[in-house]
Amino acid sequence: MLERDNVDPRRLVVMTYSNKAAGELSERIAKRRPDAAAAMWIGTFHAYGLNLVKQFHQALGFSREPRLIDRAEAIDLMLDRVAGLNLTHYRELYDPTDKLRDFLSAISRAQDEVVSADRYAELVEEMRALDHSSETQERVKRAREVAQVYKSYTDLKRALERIDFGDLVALPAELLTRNPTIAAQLREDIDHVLVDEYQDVNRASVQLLKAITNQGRNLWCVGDVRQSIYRFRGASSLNLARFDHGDFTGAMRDQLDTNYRSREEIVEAYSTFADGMTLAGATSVKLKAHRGRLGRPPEFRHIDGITENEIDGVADAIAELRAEGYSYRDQALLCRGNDRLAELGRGLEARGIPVLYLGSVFERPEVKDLLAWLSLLVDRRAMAMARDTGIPGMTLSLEDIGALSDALNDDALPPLAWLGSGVAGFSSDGIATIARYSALLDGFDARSAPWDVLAQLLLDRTRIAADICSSNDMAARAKGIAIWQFLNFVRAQPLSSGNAISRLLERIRRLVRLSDDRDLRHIPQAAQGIDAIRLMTMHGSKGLEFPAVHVTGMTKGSFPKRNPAPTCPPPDGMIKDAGGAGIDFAAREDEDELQCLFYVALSRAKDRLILYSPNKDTANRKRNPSDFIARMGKGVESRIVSATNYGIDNSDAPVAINLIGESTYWQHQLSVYERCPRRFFYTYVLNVGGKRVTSSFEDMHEVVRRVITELNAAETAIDLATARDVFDVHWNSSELASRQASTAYRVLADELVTRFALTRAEGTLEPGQSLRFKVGSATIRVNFDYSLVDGTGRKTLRYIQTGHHKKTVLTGNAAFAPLLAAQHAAPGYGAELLHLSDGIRVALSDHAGKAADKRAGIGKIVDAIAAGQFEPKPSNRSCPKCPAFFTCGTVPPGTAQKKF
Ligand SMILES: Nc1ncnc2c1ncn2[C@@H]1O[C@H](COP(=O)(O)OP(=O)(O)OP(=O)(O)O)[C@@H](O)[C@H]1O
Repeated sequence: MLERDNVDPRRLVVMTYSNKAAGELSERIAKRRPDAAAAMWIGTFHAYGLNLVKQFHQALGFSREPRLIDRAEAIDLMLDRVAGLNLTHYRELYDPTDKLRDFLSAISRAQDEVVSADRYAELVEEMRALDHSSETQERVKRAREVAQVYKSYTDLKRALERIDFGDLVALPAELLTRNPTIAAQLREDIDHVLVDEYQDVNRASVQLLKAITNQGRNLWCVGDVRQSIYRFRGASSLNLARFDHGDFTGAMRDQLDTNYRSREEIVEAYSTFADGMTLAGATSVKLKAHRGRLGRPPEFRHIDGITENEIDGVADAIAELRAEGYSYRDQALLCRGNDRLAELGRGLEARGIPVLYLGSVFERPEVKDLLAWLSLLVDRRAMAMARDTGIPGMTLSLEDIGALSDALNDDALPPLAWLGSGVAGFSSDGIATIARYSALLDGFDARSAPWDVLAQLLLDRTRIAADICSSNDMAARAKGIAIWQFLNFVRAQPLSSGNAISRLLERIRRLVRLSDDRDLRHIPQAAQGIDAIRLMTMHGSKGLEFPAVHVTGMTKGSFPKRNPAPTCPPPDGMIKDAGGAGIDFAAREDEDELQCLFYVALSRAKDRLILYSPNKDTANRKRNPSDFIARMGKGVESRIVSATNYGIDNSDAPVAINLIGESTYWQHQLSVYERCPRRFFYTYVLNVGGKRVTSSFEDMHEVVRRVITELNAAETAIDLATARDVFDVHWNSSELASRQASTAYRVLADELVTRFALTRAEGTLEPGQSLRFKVGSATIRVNFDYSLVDGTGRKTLRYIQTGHHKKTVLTGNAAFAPLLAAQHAAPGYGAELLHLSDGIRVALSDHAGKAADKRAGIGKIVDAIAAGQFEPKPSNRSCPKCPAFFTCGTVPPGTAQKKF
């Protein structure tokens, strides 16, 4: 257009969906025509929308430019709101963050489909009227609650003049459709609109395009339906199918027939796979490979061994390719998920192969060290001192950490108080270390600005930055990149009141929990030249190309592996043209997306393509290759390969521990061990409490727990009125009483206390009992809240949990401790778990047949504690909620002493 038709670049709008694709477009245009690239508008749909929102904020009904919020902020906004909505299905009472995330995803999908809160509610009612099956009615009840939250969220955003990501396209699309004058005014400045990656568009973007192009005049789009991998963001291959059948009447469609990237062997393999894809709008792929044949087929290496050996196999192949002339930077390793990618990255590094991979910035040890130090300024228990940063002279021994934790048990001490006063029982090394921390943190406190603290720690008060800059080592450079990304993140924090360090730490927890830290994983342009293997997810590889591509994890059952069904599926009829039930559509989309992901991965390779899968699982059972391998056709060379044994041992070394005397454990301690042995270590062995901001929901449960404790301690039976009086006293003295939305929480708490009081009146009440039983030389204790004798004389010990019932409650061993305790110390009594939030009871006595196994399981936990086995069990959902989130890492040297 620029060269042949001499189009004025200022009158061109070039749009795409992701930042990465926009960056790529702008770079490529700039290479050929820097002047034109600077003059035309190139960016994402969202960036274009943001400009429109700013320009037309008054027409959109805002008094000023609205502020853009991300998901973490949206959840903050909504937390108190949901307490006041009378939700039953989606009310995850203990902590609703995860549920809110699902709600917001469902709402964002509705926005992408240009379905308003009111329309959403209508669709739900239509669904109710049309299908009376119990399954649909169940979905209706849930979807109604989403509709309720959608409405409340929309109103709140309006009232506060905030917009979210989905609004960026949806609001302008709606405005331009409603107000043709504004649309015409915009069109005066535009001659052509070009869209790349059209398969990623959603309904809102189509509506926007229609308005700014006058129903498609001078609109040019490029897309590949097989690369539609943003379905979770509302992209749908249906939009591409509808391009010339419904959306833009009279549009012309052409098909590319030459592939300039890949060798013929590779084009053949992915074209064969593509022919088997079941996608709306997909036509057969007949691509001519411009670069011809290489004489080397794509390979599938079925590695003889387990997952760890798969990394050995990849390491071998990387070395082979290097010997053939492919540098590290020519090679990319792709896999499905970020967790596996992190393992592969560590695994390759351990085998001496440089990798360019950041992973989650907040999980990088060098960033965690900084966060740990920052947390010392706000955490009076100084939990982060239990982290070994590996920086000489900055690590306390386990013995000194024990002494510090004893000294800090006093809640009244402010943060950093331990730096000034001497700590009793410290070693001379410990005293010297504390003196270094005094110098390190001198002049900072809880009110300091995080960026100032970090900049000084890195540049002035340690040699961290200097050492990174003077090193050529790949690992040091990766550290430098991670710290750079982190500092940029710290600089750009949303404004709000309160202490900035605590806010930053809390925000990081939330971002990780929501997996919204993805943007921080991109490697900056300046680092792209480094000679190291590129590691990325299949998603992240979109739009890129490499001479050699390795794809791991091609095992049946792991890839393709269906994602769990969405908790809030779209109501039937919400997705235009989808047909059938929304929930079935969601399942079909998921299946399509996995095929697309694989197609994207394969089509990144220019010359060499090698896929891998181990042939055994850890229990030595046979594992078959993914069905996708056969679907690539006969051109793929498939064989079993024995990989080099690099002798990498990943097991965590045990911690030296000295348990004093015979041990007694509480049941909840064993539960913590089962969920994460490392968390048990920090919490109960080292006793480092650590500060964590709790949600109002959690605080509400805490108040209820206090009421229950007081009622349990009473000698006599307590009637409902008295229980409520006790509740009043606790509520009024709690901090929650003075918070916003306190009434809503009070109503919830009152329900729980009432339920508790009523269940106590179901028979003749006996006081609670603290029972114990022995496993080997250890004693296990269980505190029952109360026991009851019913009309038939049956006696039941009750164990109360204030949260609601989860299906997983009976997995593991510790959950059966009440049963074992009752069997041993209170024969004749049954044991029952009672969940106050939903009133669900679980009769543990019904599971008496499992008692012997569970007892043996508890025995193993007790032995593992004595043997110092405290390996972490990382998880994106639970780690950010753990007090030790910023501490967890290498355990300091020394021996931990503990009397349980
Ligand atoms: N006409 C051409 N002649 C020679 N090489 C070309 C030509 N067009 C594209 N290429 C090269 O082919 C490769 C793929 O092109 P490009 O990245 O534009 O593809 P694409 O359609 O965006 O692919 P995908 O969407 O799969 O990432 C690039 O290396 C590019 O330089």
